[in-house]
Amino acid sequence: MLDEKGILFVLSGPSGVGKGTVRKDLFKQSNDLAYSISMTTREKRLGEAEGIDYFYKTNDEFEQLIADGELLEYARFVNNYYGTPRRYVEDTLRSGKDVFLEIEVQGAVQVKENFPEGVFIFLFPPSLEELKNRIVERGTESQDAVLNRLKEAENEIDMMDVYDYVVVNDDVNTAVSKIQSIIQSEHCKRERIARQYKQILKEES
Ligand SMILES: Nc1ncnc2c1ncn2[C@@H]1O[C@H](COP(=O)(O)OP(=O)(O)OP(=O)(O)O)[C@@H](O)[C@H]1O
Ligand SMILES: Nc1nc2c(ncn2[C@@H]2O[C@H](COP(=O)(O)O)[C@@H](O)[C@H]2O)c(=O)[nH]1
Repeated sequence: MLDEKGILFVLSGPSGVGKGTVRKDLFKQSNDLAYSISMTTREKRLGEAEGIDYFYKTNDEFEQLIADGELLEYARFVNNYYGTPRRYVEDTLRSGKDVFLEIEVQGAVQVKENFPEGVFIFLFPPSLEELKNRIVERGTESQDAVLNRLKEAENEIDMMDVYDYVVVNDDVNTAVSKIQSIIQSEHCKRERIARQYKQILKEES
């Protein structure tokens, strides 16, 4: 039980901090992680694709998923729903593979309630000014949406204490390599605990 399931890693942080950028680079270098593609009611951005960036749903479809218990967590973030498919995460973890979620803070808090053994990583901006520059320069949001996302950012940063690790995304490569170290060290930690657990069972039998 202790050593056979995959580990659930959760990456959060304010909008525009670079979660998607860091996650994509991390996945270029690792085949050992499964990315859980989220459901959302937000409009598809230019260059995004169904089943790659998100599963795009209508409001009614999303609310049906909630009613059917199909979501591990969900949140309303700046006027849209976002949620994690329960079955994919549970089946993948059960198969022994690690799962990586990239979600906002309200969702991460829900996941922590169900998976306290998960590993929660908060990606932190070098400064609030740089955070604003990144969202603005990405060019995907209206002026209003940028302001709403920045307002949310302050609440999200206030929740940083809930996380196990904080990684500053000053430089993408450095942030990726810090997350790789976290993943490696969590595996070592769990293998050590599993060995000790087996040893105790052996001694008791
Ligand atoms: N370390 C970095 N230095 C400079 N620019 C960065 C860095 N990391 C990401 N960016 C840029 O910041 C912008 C926002 O990044 P990204 O879309 O990955 O953020 P996000 O946290 O996933 O945002 P959201 O939560 O809104 O989806 C992008 O234009 C990206 O290229
Ligand atoms: N609670 C959840 N949050 C999610 C999920 N998938 C993505 N997100 C987060 O939403 C915001 C906005 O995303 P954007 O693509 O519109 O910029 C961002 O913080 C994402 O990480 C999810 O399944 N659940």
